[in-house]
Amino acid sequence: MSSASSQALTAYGWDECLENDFTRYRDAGLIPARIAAVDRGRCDAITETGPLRADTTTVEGPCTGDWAALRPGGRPAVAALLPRRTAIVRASASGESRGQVLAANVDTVAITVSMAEPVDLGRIERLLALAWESGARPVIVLTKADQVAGPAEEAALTEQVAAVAPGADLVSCSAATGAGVDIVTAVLTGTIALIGVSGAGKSTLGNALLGAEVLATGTVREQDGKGRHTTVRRELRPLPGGGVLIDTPGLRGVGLIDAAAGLQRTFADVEGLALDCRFTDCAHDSEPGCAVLAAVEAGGLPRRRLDSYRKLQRENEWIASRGDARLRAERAGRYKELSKSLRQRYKIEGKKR
Ligand SMILES: Nc1nc2c(ncn2[C@@H]2O[C@H](COP(=O)(O)OP(=O)(O)OP(=O)(O)O)[C@@H](O)[C@H]2O)c(=O)[nH]1
Ligand SMILES: [Zn+2]
Repeated sequence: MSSASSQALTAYGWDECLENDFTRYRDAGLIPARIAAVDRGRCDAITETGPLRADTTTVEGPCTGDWAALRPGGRPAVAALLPRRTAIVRASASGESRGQVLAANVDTVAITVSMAEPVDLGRIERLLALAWESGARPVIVLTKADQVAGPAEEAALTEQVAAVAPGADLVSCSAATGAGVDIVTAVLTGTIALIGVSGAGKSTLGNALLGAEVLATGTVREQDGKGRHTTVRRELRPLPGGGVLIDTPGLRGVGLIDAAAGLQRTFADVEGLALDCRFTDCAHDSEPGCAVLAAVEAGGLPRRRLDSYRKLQRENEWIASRGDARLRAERAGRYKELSKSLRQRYKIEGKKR
């Protein structure tokens, strides 16, 4: 660390590697900051000397979790965003082909699933695809263990969920009794994003991790068990034992965008079976020699899982094809813009000193 004051940012995930990458920004008089929450044209930024409001009008698409190079002074402004290590991207609610970044530089995506309601396996698969695609490590956190009839029921639920989550860690807890919270705390590391439908218990779990009633929690409506979307703002807070927590608003119907790799990881079992299909482009529909269909017939692969796989594949491809040319051009363009502006900035700032 170049200065003792950067210690304050360590609690927010700042490390040697980021500091090294930041040298040139420091030399240009910029300071590092982590973006906690974003509004129109402004953001809450955490700096070495505390939080402040900063202008974001000169950078494109800042989001919670981004590391930024900030120009300090009377009117602080974000001069550049550091390259993202990971990004959680969903299809934007408006149905545009452009994705919406929910959080950046997340290390662990905690997919919260309430055990108090019937478990929706398809939704878990969808969130897993989103999580794998982001580049972060997904962990499934089964919440409200106190609402399950007994250990046998909990074991059955856990097994059911584990079967749709190959390669992902799975833990269960009750924020109400505190059972399992210590294990959840140990398994969730680095910058953690809690995702899951409204009412899944994200804020309650967040409070348990924080060891304080910081996040607003909602009362679940009696009739339908759905939450009331009490979380209105994405925020970022350091955890007492290390790590950083991002609490996002409930993701009721998250759409996938450009998530082919995420789907591959999520359905690693199906993808593995598909290697033995006669045709390499087998759609596992009615093709002869389909190893996936054979596994379904033999009872080795649930029909539901194959249907879910195909449905999410189709959805992802549809969005990809709809937005294809435009989206790709946009993305490529934005990357070019970004690196161009960074290079220019470096040169310009470099010449000044
Ligand atoms: N019995 C029990 N209830 C819980 C537990 N965790 C959360 N709840 C309750 O579930 C309801 C919803 O919890 P929240 O933490 O607000 O859910 P959320 O996922 O943050 O919801 P949004 O903010 O709307 O996205 C609240 O009434 C909580 O008290 C638990 O471990 N056991
Ligand atoms: Zn096949």
